[in-house]
Amino acid sequence: MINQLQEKYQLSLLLLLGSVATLGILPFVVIRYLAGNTLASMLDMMLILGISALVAYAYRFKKIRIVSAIIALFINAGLLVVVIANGVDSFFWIYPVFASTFILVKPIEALSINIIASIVLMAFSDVFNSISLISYIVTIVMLSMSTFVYASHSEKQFRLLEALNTIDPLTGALNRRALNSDIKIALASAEHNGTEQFLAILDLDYFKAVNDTYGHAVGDQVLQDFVTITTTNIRKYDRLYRLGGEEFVLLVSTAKEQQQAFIDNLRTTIKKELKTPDGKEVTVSLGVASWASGTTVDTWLKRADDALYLAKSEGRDRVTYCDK
Ligand SMILES: Nc1nc2c(ncn2[C@@H]2O[C@H](COP(=O)(O)OP(=O)(O)OP(=O)(O)O)[C@@H](O)[C@H]2O)c(=O)[nH]1
Repeated sequence: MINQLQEKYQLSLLLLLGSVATLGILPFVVIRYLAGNTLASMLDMMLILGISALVAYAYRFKKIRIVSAIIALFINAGLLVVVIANGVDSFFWIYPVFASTFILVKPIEALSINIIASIVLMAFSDVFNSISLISYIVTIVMLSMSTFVYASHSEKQFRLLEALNTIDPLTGALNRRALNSDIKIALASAEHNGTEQFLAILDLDYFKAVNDTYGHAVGDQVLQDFVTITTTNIRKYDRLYRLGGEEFVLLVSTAKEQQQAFIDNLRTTIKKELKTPDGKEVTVSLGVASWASGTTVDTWLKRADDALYLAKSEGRDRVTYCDK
């Protein structure tokens, strides 16, 4: 979910960076060509074409992370070639390129790329005959540190946004928004890779009575305990979502023969472990629908919901499967 948000943001940064790089480098293609420096002019042109092609590829195929990493390596390699070829004339490109690297890849990766590029520059370029090495080190360390801090902070902000956007604040389960996004991914994976999956709607039985008898705070605690028990009894790639109230969705990828044992085991564990403060068991009813070819988001949820309705009407504390 948040990956989509982060990818959209990263894509807009890539487009911005591509435009800035083109507008920034293009005048030098002309200036260097007019000055008779055809090699430098061609190198600059290749940089523009390379960046533009990569950004277009990222936009078209949504391979944002990998393309960002390639562009980061590409502009750093380009920078080294240009500085080694042109000398001090092109040296100051190092600052925008190093700063852009932090926009393109994770802060720690950017720092590593910048350090390697600096070492190569010191080893193979003669620019430090005319530029003070100390001044270079001080300024580049300052630039790298401040962009590192900024990029790390922004990464943390994204993680926080992810939590706020996809996690139910009361129980810590994933929320309906996360479900809407993940269910589409699960459908695509089942459709394209034949992954066997099922969706279960879990609904606590007589939960209103829990609230009425023990109060809303205890009801909240029971919901939290339910999520803890469920998440410790599913595998790490299975997902639990809170639909609302005392209704949850479980999205599980497992072979069809194992579905029944898995879900029965979960129901009995919840029945055994989920209790009111005075030790009364709280049970759960489940409606299960396996993925079948042609399933859509709506039909999948509807089939599970119909099965849940049957489980409730047949007495609760049971699992009912949709066999359509
Ligand atoms: N404590 C607490 N209660 C909630 C929350 N959200 C919904 N509820 C309560 O959950 C109860 C749901 O009641 P019903 O829909 O009648 O369901 P039920 O009593 O579990 O009955 P069945 O589902 O038919 O077994 C209502 O009393 C809601 O107020 C919540 O976040 N915290």
